Amino acid sequence: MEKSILPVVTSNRTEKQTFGKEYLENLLKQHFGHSEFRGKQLEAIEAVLNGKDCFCLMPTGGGKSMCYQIPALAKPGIVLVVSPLIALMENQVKMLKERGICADFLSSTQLPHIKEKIHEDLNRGRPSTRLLYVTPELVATSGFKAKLTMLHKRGLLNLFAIDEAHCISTWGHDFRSSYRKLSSLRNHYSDVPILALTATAVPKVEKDVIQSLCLQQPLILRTSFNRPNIYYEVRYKDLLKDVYTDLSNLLKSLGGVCAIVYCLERSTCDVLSNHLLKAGISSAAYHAGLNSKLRTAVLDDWLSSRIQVVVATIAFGMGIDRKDVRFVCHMNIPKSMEGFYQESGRAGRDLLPSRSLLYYGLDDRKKMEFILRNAGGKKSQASSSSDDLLKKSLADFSQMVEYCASPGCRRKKILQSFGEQVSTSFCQKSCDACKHPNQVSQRLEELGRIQNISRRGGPSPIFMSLSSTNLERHDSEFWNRDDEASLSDEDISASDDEVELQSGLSRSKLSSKVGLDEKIEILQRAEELYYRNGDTNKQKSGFSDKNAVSEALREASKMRLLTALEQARQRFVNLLLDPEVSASFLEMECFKRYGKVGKTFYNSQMAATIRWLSSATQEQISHRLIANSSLADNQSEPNSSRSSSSRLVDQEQMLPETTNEKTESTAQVQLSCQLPQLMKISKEKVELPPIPSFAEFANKKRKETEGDLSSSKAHTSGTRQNPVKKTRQQ
Ligand SMILES: Nc1ncnc2c1ncn2[C@@H]1O[C@H](COP(=O)(O)OP(=O)(O)OP(=O)(O)O)[C@@H](O)[C@H]1O
Ligand SMILES: [Mg+2]
Repeated sequence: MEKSILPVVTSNRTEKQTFGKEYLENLLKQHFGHSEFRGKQLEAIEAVLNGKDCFCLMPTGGGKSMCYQIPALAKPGIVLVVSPLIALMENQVKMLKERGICADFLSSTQLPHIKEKIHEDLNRGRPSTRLLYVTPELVATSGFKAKLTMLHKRGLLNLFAIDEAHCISTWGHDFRSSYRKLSSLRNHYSDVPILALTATAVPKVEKDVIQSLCLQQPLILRTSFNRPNIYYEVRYKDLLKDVYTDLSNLLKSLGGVCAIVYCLERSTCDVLSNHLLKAGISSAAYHAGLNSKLRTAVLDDWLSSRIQVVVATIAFGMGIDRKDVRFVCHMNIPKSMEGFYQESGRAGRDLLPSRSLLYYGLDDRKKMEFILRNAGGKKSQASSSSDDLLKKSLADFSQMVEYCASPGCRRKKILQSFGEQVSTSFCQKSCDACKHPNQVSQRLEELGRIQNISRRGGPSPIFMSLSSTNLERHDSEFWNRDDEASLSDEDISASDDEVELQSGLSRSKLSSKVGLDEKIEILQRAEELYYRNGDTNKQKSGFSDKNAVSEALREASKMRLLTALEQARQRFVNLLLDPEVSASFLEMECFKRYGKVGKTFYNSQMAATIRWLSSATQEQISHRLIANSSLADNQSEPNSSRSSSSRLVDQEQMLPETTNEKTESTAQVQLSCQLPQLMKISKEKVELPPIPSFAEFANKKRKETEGDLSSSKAHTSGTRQNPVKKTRQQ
C-alpha cells in the first residue's frame, strides 16, 4: 500500500491548537490547495472533531467531502466513509492518493491481495490509512464488524462519515436498503461521532436520516440549495417542430461545452446520441443496458473530454465529479424535484455560469403520471404506508409539473420545494421566466390551448418500450437505482464479506429481480389498462394494438443494433461491413420472425441479437451477415428459423394484419438492393448460427470466466496453458 507522501500532523498539541481555525485552514491549503472553507464546512469539521454528531445538508458540489477529509488529516486514526457507489469511492480514493493522502477502499471488486494489504495495514500498531471507504453492505457483515470493533478498542476510529445519507430514507429518491443496516453503528460505537452528508433532504428525509442513524443531538447544518451559477430554462416539446434538432442546434451554439443529456428510456439515449453524432456533435449513450466495460469507456472518454455530450439515463448519477459541466438537459420531465435538482446540479460545480434545460411535453407528463399512479396503485392495496408513498410520489411529481407548466420564477420554485422561501427578485433574471417573462407566459398560453384540444380529443397513446425477458424488460432507470443494481452489480456496492458474500449476493439478486419483475408487471398491466380504458373504439371492434411493433420501436431497435455493430467494429478493426445496412438487416430479420406476434417477442429477440453481437467472434459476425445477405437475395426462401416461433402461432393468429407488412416488403427490397454493393456476398447457402438465449449467453460467460480463472491459476502455478484457451486468446 502507498504511504502518505505528505506528513500528517499527529503531534501532541492541545485540543485548541490542534483544531483551531488556522490549523484547519492550513490543512486545507496544504493538502487541497484551497484558501478558505466554503459555506458550513468549518462548522461541520469542528463539530465532528469535538466528538459531536452532525447532519450536514449542502447543495450538490458544495464540498461535503471536505467535511470528513479534513478531520481525517487533523487527528491520528481512521475515518470510515460509507459510500453507495464503488465508482464514487474509486474516484475519491484516486484523488486523495494523488494528493499524497493515504486513503483506500474495500469492495467486492478489489483483488484479494489488495484487500489483504489493506487489512494488514489496519492490523498494524499505527495504520497509515487515514480514510477508509466502504460499502454499506460491508459494514453490516460480521467479518467487518469484528474488524471495526478491533479498531475501536485500539482507539483508532475517529469518525463515521455517511455520504449520500438520504439513501437511508425510503422517502428519499435514492433509497438503498443496505443503508438501513448502518443504524447499529451508534449503539456499537457510542463514542465515535457520526457525520451524515446529503444534498437532497426535504424535512421528512432529514428527520428520517437523523432517526435511522440514531444521531445524538446532532448539530444540524443546512446551506441554501440555491445554485446561483445555474440558469434554469424550460422548453415545450409540443411547441417545437423537432426537439432533437432544437437540442443539437443549441449544443452547437454553446460551442463544444461539456454536457449531460438525461433521457427516461435507454432506447432514447441510443437514438438521440446517434442523432447528435450525425449532427457533428461528439456524444455517446450511457445506461445500465450497456455492459460495464462500455460504460467505463464512455465515462472515461467524457471525463477526459474525448466526448462532449453523454446522453444518459439516471444510471449516470451519483459521484460524477466533473467540475466544468456547462449544460445539463432533461429530455423528459423527471419524477421529482429532488431528482431534478441532483441531476441539474451536476452543472457548474466549479461555480462558473452553467445552464439547465428541461424539455417538457404533455405526453411525457401523462405517461409519468400514469406510471406513478399504477405503480403505486398495486402497492396501495397492500398497506396504508404504501398509500402514503403513492401520495408522496404524486405530490413530488406535481411540483415538477408546476415547475414546468406554471408561470413564475423557476429558481423560486426549486427552493420552495426544499422549504426555502425567497423573493422573486432573488433570482436576478437567471431563469427564463424572470429573464423573458412575456415569452414564457405566451408559450404557456399556447401550451394550454394544445392541452385543451388534446383533452377534447381524448388521451394520446402511451408508448413504453418494454421487452419480455427479465433483464431486458427493464430499459429505463426511471424507477430507482435498486433496479440499476440488478443490472450492474459491479458498479454498486455489494457484500464482500468472505463468508457472507455468496448468500448475500444470491439474496440480493433474488430480491432485486423479484422487485423488478413486479415493477415490469405493474407497467405492463398499467399499459394494458390504459389501452383498455383509453381506446374504447378499438375495444368495441375487438381490435387491440397494444402489443404491436411500432415504427418508433423499430427505429429505436435499429439504433441499438447500430450501436452494437459500431462496438463490434471497434473490437474487430478488420470487420468490413456497413453498420447501417447491417443494422437494418438484423432488425428486419427480427421483425420478420416476431413482428406480427408482438413487441414482447420482438424485443426479446432484439436483445438476444445485441447480446450475440457483443460476444460473437469476427468470423461469426461476417459469416452471419454474409449469410443473411444471401438470404436477402433470395426472398422466396422459407424462413429456416421459423420453428423457434412456432409456439407463438396461436397468438399470431389472434392478431390482426397490420400495415407493418407493407413496410417490411419495401424495406426488404431496399435492403436487398443495397446489400450487394456494400457487402461481400456469399452465394453459398449457409445455416444461420443460432442466437443464444440469455441463459445460454450467461452460462457461456460464466464458463469463460471460470476458464479464465483456472487458466490464470494454472499460469501462476507454472503449469502449461490450456491449448484451447491459448488459441482463443490469440
Ligand atoms: N473550500 C473549498 N474551496 C474550493 N473548492 C472546494 C472547497 N471544498 C470543496 N471544493 C471543491 O468543490 C468540488 C465539489 O466538492 P464535493 O465533491 O465534496 O461536493 P459534494 O458536496 O460532495 O457534491 P455532491 O453532492 O455532488 O457529491 C470539489 O471539486 C472540491 O475540490
Ligand atoms: Mg459528494
